Amino acid sequence: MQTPYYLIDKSRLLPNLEKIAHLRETSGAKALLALKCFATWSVFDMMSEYMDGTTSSSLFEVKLGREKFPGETHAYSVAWADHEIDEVLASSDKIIFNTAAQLSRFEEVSRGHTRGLRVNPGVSTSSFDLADPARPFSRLGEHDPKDIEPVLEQVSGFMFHNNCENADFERFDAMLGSIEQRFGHLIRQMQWISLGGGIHFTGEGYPLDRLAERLKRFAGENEVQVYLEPGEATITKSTTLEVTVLDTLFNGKNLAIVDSSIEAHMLDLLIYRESAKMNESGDQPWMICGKSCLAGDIFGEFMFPKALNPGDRLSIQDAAGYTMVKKNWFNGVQMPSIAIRELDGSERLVRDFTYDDFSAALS
Ligand SMILES: Cc1ncc(COP(=O)(O)O)c(C=O)c1O
Ligand SMILES: NCCCCNCC[C@H](N)C(=O)O
Repeated sequence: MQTPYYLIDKSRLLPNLEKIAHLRETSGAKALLALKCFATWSVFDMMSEYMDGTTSSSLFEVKLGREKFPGETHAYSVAWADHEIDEVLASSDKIIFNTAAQLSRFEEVSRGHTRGLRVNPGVSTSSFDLADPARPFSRLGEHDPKDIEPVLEQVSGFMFHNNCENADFERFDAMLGSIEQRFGHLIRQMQWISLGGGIHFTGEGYPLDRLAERLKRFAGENEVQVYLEPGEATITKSTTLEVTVLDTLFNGKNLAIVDSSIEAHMLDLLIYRESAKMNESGDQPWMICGKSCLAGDIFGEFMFPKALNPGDRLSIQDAAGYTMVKKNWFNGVQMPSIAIRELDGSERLVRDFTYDDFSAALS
């Protein structure tokens, strides 16, 4: 297969899905895939056997969830526009408003639909200001119970999303406790509560059964159906970005230029100033660089067993989350195809991109 391409390996996706299924069974919580993180619908049939549906950030994600992922479709957006609302309602099972003002604005048109409100508990686990939903002056949800009380009758659920790459169960537990303390009297008047995404419960060593017990207790004490919205936790470590070395040079360090670009194909790493991951080891350090003209288009520095040469194939690890959904045509760099490795080991191409796609993205 011609590089670059994202390779989704179902045998590496499966363990995450099995943990999700176990959590659902033991806690009673429902799990919705957060499409903002991963929306590659060719594997939705498999995923839907282990999950309850999807949640979204926009009209188009709502429509994709409804069209491609069997199960429940939750519609959330930071702000719905007047011209979107009819289609959002037609394509969703629940609509979640970000503010009481949006709920009031669309109260009449959404009457009869299952409605929820995003609540911002003011606590988060994000160490990144950029991704911290509880950052100062956050626009993500209503934070004051006094602003929620007047619209309580109009909703049957709340969505809290305040975890971010949180692999620490104790921290999750403590934050849920503070949510109950501050909003418990309102939560108990609801039928369902989504606790959002950002809980890294599929990671190695995560105390899954303690999480299940905590969620079950939360659901029982508050008499609510709990939802989770895992993005990263669902697809972590399932996918690689397969690339080929095109050129090498030395400028104080060994540099290898590959047929991909961190800016165009793994943008999240650049935004959060993180290195890509590779499974190589050895005693030769090489800097792996993208082929765009951006000086800092660098995947990272890694150790290899031998010198790299043009034609060498490399696998960049953990390339599913916030990658394919953010890929772009910067520099006109060839967009990676998407391939799937089936459980029997066979590989198939499910999408490739051509000059016509590049041209059609502009006018
Ligand atoms: C409301 C909501 N739900 C779920 C997620 C998914 O988070 P993660 O991919 O960290 O699990 C996000 C991330 O932006 C979100 O904003
Ligand atoms: N790996 C660097 C941090 C990534 C943060 N993920 C951002 C999405 C997240 N779900 C959010 O809440 O914004």
